[in-house]
Amino acid sequence: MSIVIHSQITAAVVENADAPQRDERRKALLGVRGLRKRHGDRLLFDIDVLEIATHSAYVLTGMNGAGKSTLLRVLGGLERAEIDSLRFAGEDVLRVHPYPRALRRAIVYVHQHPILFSTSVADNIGYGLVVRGFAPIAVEAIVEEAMAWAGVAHLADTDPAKLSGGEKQRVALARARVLQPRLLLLDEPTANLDGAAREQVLALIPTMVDAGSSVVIACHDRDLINLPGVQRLKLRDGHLEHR
Ligand SMILES: Nc1ncnc2c1ncn2[C@@H]1O[C@H](COP(=O)(O)OP(=O)(O)OP(=O)(O)O)[C@@H](O)[C@H]1O
Repeated sequence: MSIVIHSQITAAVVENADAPQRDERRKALLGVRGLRKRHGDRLLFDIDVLEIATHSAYVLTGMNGAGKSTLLRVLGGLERAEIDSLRFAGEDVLRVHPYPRALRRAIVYVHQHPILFSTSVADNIGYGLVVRGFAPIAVEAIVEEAMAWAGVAHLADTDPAKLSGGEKQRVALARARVLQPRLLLLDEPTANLDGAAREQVLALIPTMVDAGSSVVIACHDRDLINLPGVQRLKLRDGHLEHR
């Protein structure tokens, strides 16, 4: 009995001892205030506050046309918007246009229909590392690990044009992962996938958070929305609800 009590106390102490570390890990990563996107006269959304914590996963839901993809593309620097203030990793990012280099390195957007170069799977995954000046031997090792992670090692030399939709999505995730993004923006990663292909993509997403990224996933997929530990954001009538 005393052993049980002792182990319970120990467990509680261990948990408390871990608490500051956990809090430390969940610091604010991205904080945006006053984010407005217009298409001509149409105000697509007007977001007061968007906050993303480190090492956290979010789903972004909303009706078709609510602006989910647009919001991810704005955060990824692929579209312009009006932004009153933006903090990233504790720093004020004053000049959002042009999109700051630090954000470009730290935030990676993965398109619903990834565009892959007509080279090989391995070259596609390593491309960003080559651009960032990694030595070929390092690129090879990182790409090999990423292909194993994504379950595409057997496709290393394949022309991406010959891949299925699920394989393409996994290659795109591996290509993003090797860049070790602080924030990963996934646009409907499981749309148009079913069966094993969908399950394989679903299984990769939590491991990206484990590896240190925060992830925001625009989706309608119930299984993604219900993944344990995932926080919910919803675009509704041009406003963002944190749920
Ligand atoms: N360049 C543009 N000019 C005008 N309107 C645009 C432009 N790009 C997107 N839109 C409109 O903005 C709205 C939001 O589009 P977006 O793709 O962000 O929505 P979504 O929530 O991702 O939708 P879905 O769930 O269908 O993918 C849509 O009504 C779309 O037609």
